[in-house]
Amino acid sequence: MRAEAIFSRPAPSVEWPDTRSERHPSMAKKPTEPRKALLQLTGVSRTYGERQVLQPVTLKLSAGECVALLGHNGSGKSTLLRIAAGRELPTSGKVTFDGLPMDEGDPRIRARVAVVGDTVACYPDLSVREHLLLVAVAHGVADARAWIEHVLADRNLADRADALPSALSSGQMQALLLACAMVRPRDLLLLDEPEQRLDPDARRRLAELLKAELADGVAVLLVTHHTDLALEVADRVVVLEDGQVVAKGAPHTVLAEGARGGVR
Ligand SMILES: Nc1ncnc2c1ncn2[C@@H]1O[C@H](COP(=O)(O)OP(=O)(O)OP(=O)(O)O)[C@@H](O)[C@H]1O
Repeated sequence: MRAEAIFSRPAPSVEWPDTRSERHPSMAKKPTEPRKALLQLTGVSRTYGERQVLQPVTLKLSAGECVALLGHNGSGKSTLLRIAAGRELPTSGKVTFDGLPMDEGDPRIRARVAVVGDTVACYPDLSVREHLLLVAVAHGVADARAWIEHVLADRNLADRADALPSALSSGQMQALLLACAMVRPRDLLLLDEPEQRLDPDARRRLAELLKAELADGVAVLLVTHHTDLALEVADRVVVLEDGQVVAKGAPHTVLAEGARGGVR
């Protein structure tokens, strides 16, 4: 189907909220069973060639819960996130989303899982607004154009809406990737260092966004180097070192132990 045909597809009219970091009415979460496990990783490991970069990890993430993955460069965080997203197969173990085998190609999963990964993929000839329109329309979002204006304002991108990716600053590009995740329905958000390249104000708004997501029942798996962000939004942290979980638990407890020299 041609892009113009997609963009001109009629959508039913809905009212959207005026306030920032609100969700589109059609994405408002129905009451979910509290603590229902959405994402389940069981004994997941990864080996590249001879090198085991991830020792078996077991992790459960429920609706409305945030787990932050922390650890040094090369400790295996992004590998674990890609496996959790179904973008990469584990060497051993399994991943399920709401009871389904995790597979990025499964439309039932794609409709409910938003990923901001560690690679930037965008169309050089589509503007910021057109990227958001593409995502929103592909996910059947009603009143997509109006909703996009709201998201553009929320991510501080309104004055760059007509810019091409090549004309964005690195922080604006990161804001676009986040906006692409916000503009569509989601029950699970998988984020790889979303704070990267954001200025302090944008980072504060990211924390507010994540808290709003959690309050709305979205499950969030967050790879971050920013311990303040983990302390602010995460219910639990998991610390990796050389592919192995070396600490996990409540953020304040784990990070206080880290500060005493156990886990950095
Ligand atoms: N496709 C690949 N082939 C071979 N080795 C890989 C591949 N992808 C990652 N690795 C290695 O796996 C290890 C874990 O990488 P990963 O990107 O998961 O770390 P990370 O904790 O996310 O690091 P960072 O904080 O720097 O983003 C690293 O030693 C990396 O070099």
